[in-house]
Amino acid sequence: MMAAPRWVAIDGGQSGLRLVAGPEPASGAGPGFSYRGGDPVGAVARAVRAAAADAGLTGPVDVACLGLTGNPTDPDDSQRLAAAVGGALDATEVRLCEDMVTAHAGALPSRQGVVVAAGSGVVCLGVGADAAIHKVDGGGYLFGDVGSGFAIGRAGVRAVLAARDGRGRPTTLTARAENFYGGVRNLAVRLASSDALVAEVAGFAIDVFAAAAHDPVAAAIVADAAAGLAHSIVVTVRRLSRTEPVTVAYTGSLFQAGEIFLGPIRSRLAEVVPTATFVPAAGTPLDGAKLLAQGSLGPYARLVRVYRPEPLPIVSTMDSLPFPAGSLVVSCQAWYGNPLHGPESMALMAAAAAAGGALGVRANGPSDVAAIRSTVDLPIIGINKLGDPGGVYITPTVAAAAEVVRAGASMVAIDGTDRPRPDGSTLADQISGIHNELGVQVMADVDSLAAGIAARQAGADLIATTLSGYTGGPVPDDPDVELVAALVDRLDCPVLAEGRYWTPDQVRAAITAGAYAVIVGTAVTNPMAITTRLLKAMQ
Ligand SMILES: CC(=O)N[C@H](C=O)[C@@H](O)[C@H](O)[C@H](O)COP(=O)(O)O
Repeated sequence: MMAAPRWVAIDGGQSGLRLVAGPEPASGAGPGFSYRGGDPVGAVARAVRAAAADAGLTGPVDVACLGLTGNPTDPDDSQRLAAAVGGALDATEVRLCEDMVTAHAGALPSRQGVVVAAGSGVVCLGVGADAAIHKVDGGGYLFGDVGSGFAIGRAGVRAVLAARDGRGRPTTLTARAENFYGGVRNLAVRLASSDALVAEVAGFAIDVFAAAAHDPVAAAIVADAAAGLAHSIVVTVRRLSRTEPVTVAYTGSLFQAGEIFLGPIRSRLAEVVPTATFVPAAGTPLDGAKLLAQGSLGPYARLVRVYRPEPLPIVSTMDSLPFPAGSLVVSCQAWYGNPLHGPESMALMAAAAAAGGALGVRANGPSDVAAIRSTVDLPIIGINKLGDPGGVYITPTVAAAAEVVRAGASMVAIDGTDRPRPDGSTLADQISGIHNELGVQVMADVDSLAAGIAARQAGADLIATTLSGYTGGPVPDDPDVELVAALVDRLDCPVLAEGRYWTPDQVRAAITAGAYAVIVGTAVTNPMAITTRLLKAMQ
């Protein structure tokens, strides 16, 4: 008998991510994520990994279905997300959709009708018998989400501000806002500049509902929101059918307010679209993701992106490196203050190095990497120097690595020392993040034998001596060839010699010590430093 397919269902958004799996039941939770700035794909992948670990999930999965708030619309991001999730769960097939789709599938077992999902935002999704899809609102807190928790909270705050400066009637919401926000002085400015604006405003909706039973200002706000949301539902129902019966299922935290909110919506629907029945959702968005992971997509096919990500090959053998053993790799970097700083000059430097016989380039930052990528046909070791040069600043995060990989780097080099990392992650986390999310090899720049061994144990594919002499004490004049020899002696992966190589004798010594390749920067690509060095010798 064939084993039942293994599936994973995920519901995720800003406040958290939940995972269930089967047929052997397992469940876990991960942190929330946001699509603002940073590396949202990485954030989702990390949350999925955390939830999978929490659920004790190991081994391959046949289908994973994810319903996400703000699922990426850009096809490249979506594909990257599918690859990252596929890698994190060892999944053969990844199904990605907005959580309104999983909400619909969970709420209406018949897969037909309207689902209104209301929390801090609002969306109505109608699915017809002919699989026609109608989405109404879901326009976000700035331009849409009529009748949402955010809209109710914002109306409450507005009423408080109006009462305060005499434009509006006194309201008990003022005392509630004092309590909820810890004072109302400068409240508008404080909220407008908050990173958690939506959650902080929507949170006040609970007070507005609580006050509505006896406060006419709050009651008017709730009535207005119910009318606005009822209108969106009416529009969705009418788009499905003006004559046939339509089931409208409601789901989401806003409906926990109960009859004070449900009552006026129900009455309005009975009046305007008597063919509609208004019922609580049969199940949650996570239940919907479960159904879509286990069964066919049916009417949701157009709303779900299905990927079968290729497994990302990560191998650490000599053969798999993009440049051969014995290569000279030239580091083309010019820091601020160097007249050659900038992508155009770095691309010319790379072209000159290529013409001279270099078989690889090391470059810093997405602009330089992109310019070099479009100029020479050599593998690029990408780095992304960010933050404090006194600490971990060579490609300090997965997001920093993602920028240079997207710009065309063939692999990335990162700080491989045991110093604290700016985002609190471990070296092993960062390396596995880069492997799983970006699918490229990782070179760890280390400062000692111990760091080299630890970095290899943490999953680095190559080790380089780049940071020897730069993590404390005076910087020596000569390269650390002894470290190359010691690393070669102890490691089962390629070791690269880098840092302060200036002469033919020195690069030969590194190769003799067993270096797979030598990376030279300043001595080739920094005429400013070369001039100063020669001048110093003349004095
Ligand atoms: C310590 C540090 O930040 N090293 C940097 C790493 O990318 C670069 O500044 C170096 O130029 C590069 O390692 C090549 O070394 P050298 O320029 O000495 O040949």
